[in-house]
Amino acid sequence: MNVITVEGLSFKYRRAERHSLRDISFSVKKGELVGIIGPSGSGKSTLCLTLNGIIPNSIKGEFRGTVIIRDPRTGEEFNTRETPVPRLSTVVGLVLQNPESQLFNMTVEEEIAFGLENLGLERNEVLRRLRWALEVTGLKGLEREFPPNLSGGQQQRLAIAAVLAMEPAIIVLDEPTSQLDPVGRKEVLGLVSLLNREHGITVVLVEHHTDYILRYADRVLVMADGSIVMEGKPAEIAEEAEELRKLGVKLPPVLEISHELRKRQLLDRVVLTPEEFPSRIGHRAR
Ligand SMILES: Nc1ncnc2c1ncn2[C@@H]1O[C@H](COP(=O)(O)OP(=O)(O)OP(=O)(O)O)[C@@H](O)[C@H]1O
Repeated sequence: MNVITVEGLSFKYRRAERHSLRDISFSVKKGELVGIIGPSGSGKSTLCLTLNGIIPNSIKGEFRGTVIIRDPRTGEEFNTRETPVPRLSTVVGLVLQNPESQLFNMTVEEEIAFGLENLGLERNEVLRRLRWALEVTGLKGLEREFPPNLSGGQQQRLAIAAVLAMEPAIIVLDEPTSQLDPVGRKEVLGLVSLLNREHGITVVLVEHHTDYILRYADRVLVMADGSIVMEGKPAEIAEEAEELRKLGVKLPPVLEISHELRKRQLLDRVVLTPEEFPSRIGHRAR
């Protein structure tokens, strides 16, 4: 079942000279983790903003095509152009790059409960969701903390907790680790994998740490100049190192090394994770 169906999507910001998205079509199936990579300015953030309706409902411009979101739990379909953003937020949650820009309450607890108050939920339901969001994101025990006092990784997990409390079926994350150190990055990406694998949440993840995308994504979309220029499984995308380099996508060391080893006929195929090296090299030598 497709939970996201994008067809012929083009978008130009008001006063911009060029289109930021050009005739984009793709779909995402329930339970998939789809990674989006591409050079700076290729339209990844703009695409994220179209998936929960911020574009074109709040950020206006020249919008063509359709974005249809289906709630897999009820089967209901929403055309983002015709659905208010708060309604879409209960199906598609959006997490942005910079956690600080999303946090404005005095405590962790208030931050998570904030969005729930507008849903008109009963007190018990608010508490149930609050406890669940704290538990899943590993923030239990920090309920009364002042969000700016948390580490970068904790702040981003809090931003994710606030989105999760809305119980979305789909989460879209736009470079959620770009402001984080390696420890924070690991915390956040570990949480994203957990939400996808254990909680069945469909994930669309923009991440410039391509190694993570190659390791965990079911499918990868590569964007350049407002278009999707490549789409495939991580192993297929990994074969296109030359093309990716030309587009300006930074390749992870594991890919650089494995392409080099294959050129020297020390590997039979490109590997996606460092752990695979010993078995593949051994395999060749035997
Ligand atoms: N609010 C805006 N008004 C006008 N043009 C914009 C606006 N936001 C982005 N753009 C332009 O749209 C294009 C795509 O930008 P976008 O931020 O979506 O790319 P990106 O791939 O997410 O880049 P990055 O990796 O640097 O975040 C760029 O040319 C950018 O300058």
